[in-house]
Amino acid sequence: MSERVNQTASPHSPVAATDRVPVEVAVGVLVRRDAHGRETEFLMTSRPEGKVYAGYWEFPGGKLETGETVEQALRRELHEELGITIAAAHPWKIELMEYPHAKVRLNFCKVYDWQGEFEMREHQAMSWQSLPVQVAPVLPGTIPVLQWFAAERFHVGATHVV
Ligand SMILES: Nc1nc2c([nH]c(=O)n2[C@H]2C[C@H](O)[C@@H](COP(=O)(O)OP(=O)(O)OP(=O)(O)O)O2)c(=O)[nH]1
Repeated sequence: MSERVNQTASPHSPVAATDRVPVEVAVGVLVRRDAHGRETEFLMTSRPEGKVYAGYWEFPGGKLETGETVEQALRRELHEELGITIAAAHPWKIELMEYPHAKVRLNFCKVYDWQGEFEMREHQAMSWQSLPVQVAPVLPGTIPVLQWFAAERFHVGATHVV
């Protein structure tokens, strides 16, 4: 796995932003596959009202609680937020993001199997997407994911609408 660092541009960024300790976040990239095992669509959800970047589209997940592994946090978050129970979480990529509100380490895992019906328990929206992503705006921290998908699929052109 690789780890990259991104900074969102903001006139309000603290001077010592890069010295902040990152918050660990578990993120689930739920993927549908076709009959040949090719990855087709991925699930995106909108951030609920009351959260920073409300209304922006992202991959579901959330912060690790004390003592949790990424997989445990992901299983808890996806059950809390979407009402589903995931099977294995496959570690995929790690991304460090500097936002004005926080520095986060995003631990992206692909998930292929889950049980249960989707329930938007935080009144968020969900949408199965492929490239180029049609929902907007997307959270800055999700753009690298779309680029990784593009590389995997040899997708040329825009990864999302602006
Ligand atoms: N869930 C998720 N968070 C992301 C993505 N990309 C990205 O930069 N982030 C950032 C946004 C937030 O700063 C942080 C996740 O925090 P959160 O507020 O969603 O976590 P949480 O559900 O545990 O929220 P809370 O309990 O603190 O309200 O990671 C992504 O694709 N999914």
